[in-house]
Amino acid sequence: MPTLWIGTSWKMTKTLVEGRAWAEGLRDHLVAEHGGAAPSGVQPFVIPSFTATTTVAGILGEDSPVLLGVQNAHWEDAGAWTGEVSVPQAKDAGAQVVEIGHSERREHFGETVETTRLKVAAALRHGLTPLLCIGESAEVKDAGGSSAFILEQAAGALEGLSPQELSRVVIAYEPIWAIGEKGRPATVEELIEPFAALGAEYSGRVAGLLYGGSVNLDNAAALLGIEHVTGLFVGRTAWRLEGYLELLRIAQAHATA
Ligand SMILES: O=C[C@H](O)COP(=O)(O)O
Repeated sequence: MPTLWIGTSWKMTKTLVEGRAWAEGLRDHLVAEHGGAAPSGVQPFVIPSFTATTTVAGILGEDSPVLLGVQNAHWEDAGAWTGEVSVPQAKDAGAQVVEIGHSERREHFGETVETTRLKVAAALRHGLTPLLCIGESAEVKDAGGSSAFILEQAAGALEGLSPQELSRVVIAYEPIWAIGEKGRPATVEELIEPFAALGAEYSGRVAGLLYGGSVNLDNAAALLGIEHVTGLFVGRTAWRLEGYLELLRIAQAHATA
């Protein structure tokens, strides 16, 4: 059984006070229930807003089993890129993971296959884990093109990587039609084919193949049971600490069954 990655992006939510309470609660839970380690068979990760990165890093501490990420980073190491944050800056703030290519960034902020490729390379160059998000629209799905579309997004972003570099990448399949308030939860049946396609190409070659999009406490166990799925990337359900802790319990039960 591969390690199950269970993580959340806070997207553009939480004040510092709210973020601090969430991170302290997670840290205290892991100390109380797991001796400060991760739940068996689970790799927890949290991706706050940039403003909370150092606060969360300080709360979790250097030896934390929880990986810390940023929601985006530029491909250049430094320079005149107003409003951007580089991978070395993210690393300096305590990040170990860089989220790349979320559909919200592709839709609203001009992320392209080319920029995802540059950002994956930048993360790898500085020793961080690229968390590459891919996913198709409802239109592509309705036309029967889901698997081809996501394989093309992934191939474009991962082009030219050595097997060793590829083994450090985590892929999150997040169909756009299943994400957020406007999305609807995917059924297990709908996810079998895309994960079969991703698994045939990437299973065992990357660090993780995650699912994201309206994950909740009722569907998490079934989603983890889909062949080739090795984790969940969660928004709303995990923004409440109790929801995230319950997802960790579900994953641990799955990993140790
Ligand atoms: O980054 C997380 C995904 O976009 C899923 O968000 P959601 O769980 O709120 O649908």
